[in-house]
Amino acid sequence: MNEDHDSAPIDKAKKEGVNHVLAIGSGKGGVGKSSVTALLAVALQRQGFKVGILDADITGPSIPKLLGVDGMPKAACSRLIPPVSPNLGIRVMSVNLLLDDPYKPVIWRGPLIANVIKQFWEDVMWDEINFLLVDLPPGTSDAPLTIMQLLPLDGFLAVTSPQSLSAMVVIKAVNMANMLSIPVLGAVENMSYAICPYCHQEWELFGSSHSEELEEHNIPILAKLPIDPSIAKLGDEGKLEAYDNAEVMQSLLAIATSK
Ligand SMILES: Nc1ncnc2c1ncn2[C@@H]1O[C@H](COP(=O)(O)OP(=O)(O)OP(=O)(O)O)[C@@H](O)[C@H]1O
Repeated sequence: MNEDHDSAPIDKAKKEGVNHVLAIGSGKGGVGKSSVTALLAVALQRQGFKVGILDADITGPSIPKLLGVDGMPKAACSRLIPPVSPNLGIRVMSVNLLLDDPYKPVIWRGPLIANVIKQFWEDVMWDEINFLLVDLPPGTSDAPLTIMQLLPLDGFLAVTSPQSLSAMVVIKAVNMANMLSIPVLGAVENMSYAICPYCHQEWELFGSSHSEELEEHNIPILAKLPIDPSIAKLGDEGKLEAYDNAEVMQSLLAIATSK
């Protein structure tokens, strides 16, 4: 990527071919933000929408791995054609697709990360996309703040887990979105419960939901996803496109399409 890309603000009206730009963020790391982003993309693309994922988690990029996307983006007319997922054709742009070694750490400071995000937005062919999902880095530090300021986001979806610590940090992330006048859709509570394989009862492994705490801050819980070993397994195998829990997929689809 071009490290000298200028740092002028993005022309927010530029992407006429992109209908909705949704950011998926969490306060706390590891709550399943990238998995939820990938599953949301799968749910939408299966429904016939054209979906792209801009992996803005530059130092911890996991979207290509989860969806089995590899190969360098191809250049055409000084723009980049994003590689697509093997079965559904979800377009993905991620820093990991540009590295010759996916295990190489990205040790960049804020301004360089901001420029890369800007290039991912401006220089990648996102033409004719119904939904562009932006997988944000966790937290409320410089990187997510810059991305929220740079990109013309139509909505912010928070991902949390049923732990008070996660709720507290996700409230901070939502407050940041509010301060930047980004419409907050609500939250997905991931890893809400597990289903016992023997008695098929729901089991709240992390304790009960913190939906009340979130709702006190005007953050509705829009979906509760189970801890499902097949999400972890398919993600590890790069086959999250094959996830087939209809209830989960329907609940995610409803979030993006009910606006
Ligand atoms: N509902 C779930 N059931 C089972 N495993 C899950 C679920 N959600 C996520 N995981 C697993 O938890 C791990 C972390 O998920 P993921 O990478 O999506 O989190 P993240 O919040 O994006 O992390 P980071 O903070 O590093 O960006 C992965 O191994 C993923 O497969």
